[in-house]
Amino acid sequence: MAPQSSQAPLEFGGPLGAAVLLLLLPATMIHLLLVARSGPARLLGPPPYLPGLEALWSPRALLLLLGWLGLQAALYLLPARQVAEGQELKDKSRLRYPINGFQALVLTALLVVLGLAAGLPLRALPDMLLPLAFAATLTAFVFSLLLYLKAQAAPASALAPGGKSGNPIYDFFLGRELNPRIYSFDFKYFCELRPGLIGWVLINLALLLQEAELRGSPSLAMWLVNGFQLLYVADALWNEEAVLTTMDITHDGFGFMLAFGDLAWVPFTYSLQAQFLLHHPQPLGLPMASAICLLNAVGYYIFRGANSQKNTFRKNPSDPRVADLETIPTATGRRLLVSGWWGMVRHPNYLGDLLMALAWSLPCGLSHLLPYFYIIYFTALLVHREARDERQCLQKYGRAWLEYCRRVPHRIVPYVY
Ligand SMILES: NC(=O)C1=CN([C@@H]2O[C@H](COP(=O)(O)OP(=O)(O)OC[C@H]3O[C@@H](n4cnc5c(N)ncnc54)[C@H](OP(=O)(O)O)[C@@H]3O)[C@@H](O)[C@H]2O)C=CC1
Ligand SMILES: CC(C)CCC[C@@H](C)[C@H]1CC=C2C3=C(CC[C@@]21C)[C@@]1(C)CC[C@H](O)C[C@@H]1CC3
Repeated sequence: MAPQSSQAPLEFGGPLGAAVLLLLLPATMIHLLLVARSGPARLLGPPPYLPGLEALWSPRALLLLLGWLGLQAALYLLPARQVAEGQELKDKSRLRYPINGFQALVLTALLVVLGLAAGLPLRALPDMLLPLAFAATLTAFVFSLLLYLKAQAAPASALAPGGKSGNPIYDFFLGRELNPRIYSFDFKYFCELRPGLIGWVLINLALLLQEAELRGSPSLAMWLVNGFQLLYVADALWNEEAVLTTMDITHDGFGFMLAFGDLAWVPFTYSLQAQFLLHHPQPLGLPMASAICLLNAVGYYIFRGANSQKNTFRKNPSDPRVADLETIPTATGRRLLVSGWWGMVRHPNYLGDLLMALAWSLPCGLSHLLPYFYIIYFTALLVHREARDERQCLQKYGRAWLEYCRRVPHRIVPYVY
């Protein structure tokens, strides 16, 4: 099929980049899982061994994973406290989304507590991470293939701007359809927040329980990592509506990148610090722990402050909390904040997120690079994401965006970048 003229510029290095990422991302995840439990725990060295199929493939792990997805899907379908409308689509319609992610987190926590009381062997989970991650990768591949085939029957207006290049590998990777749904069940919205994020805190908890069994009690470092990451996940689910304005929901199709990212990458690589701590206990004194808590609190304050300020402003610019902020008008009728958090740098929320990422790694000490993988990957992801967002904003707002860039010259770190 010839490329269509309305095609957006190719991203991620085009079809070749997409093909490389299709293999590289799962390989990196498996590498991290193997290295985290190995003695030397070298991020850049070879893995301790190459796992055979018998170490990766387990029907029990696949069943567990499918059961987990089924449970989260059932919780998604429960009555919601609120139903939110998404951004306007090309055909001027708006989709509706249930806001019950936090409820799903609380109900999952209740089920876990009941399960633990009934003898659920949650501390056995860390020993199954490898086959579970493999099962999640296979599921993401099959799921993305089904989504790709489903998109063949979708009208052109339902396709994502970047997912109709005509190259099957590129479109499979980026995702063709913007909002694939069966009736009101929205696959992308469901996957973005629930199974992966809640799965991440569950894996962290299982690692904490196993550490308690191994060493008598969880270490202070393990408590901090669990606490910080639980706060991050609970915050995302509490503010679930905010995800409706992210580029993942409004711009990107649902393909392998997000399916794998949501179902496999987030739970199995974002829990890397807790995995590392289980196998490499780190001493952490109270003064250092307090300094790390302060860093996480500052990061969270900036992250939440910036995200809430923008969300409040986008919902209702006359809200008294934002009405006094200075703005730039744009030809679309929307305005851009140019004071408050958004007058400090053009992505203050990324700055807060990066400070928190650092606070999640510091409890793991300075002896290994491995627990710093998250902040290295995350810096690359946010720098790339920021560049994609700038391109989209320049297209949307034209000269007003250039004026914003002139008045707020730094992107993420004041006076540095
Ligand atoms: N942990 C993880 O793996 C990840 C976390 N994140 C986090 O998720 C959150 C959402 O991030 P993301 O979706 O990338 O982007 P943002 O929340 O930063 O949203 C960018 C959008 O905000 C609007 N905007 C930009 N500047 C202004 C301004 N001055 N005034 C008003 N509106 C403005 C524009 O959209 P419009 O004008 O159309 O409203 C722009 O497209 C962030 O906190 C990020 O750190 C993101 C990715 C991965
Ligand atoms: C596999 C690739 C390397 C890329 C995968 C990217 C995804 C893991 C991320 C893309 C955007 C995300 C967002 C979040 C989690 C990670 C993914 C899915 C949040 C839900 C994290 C919590 C925040 O409060 C909101 C974020 C929105 C974007």
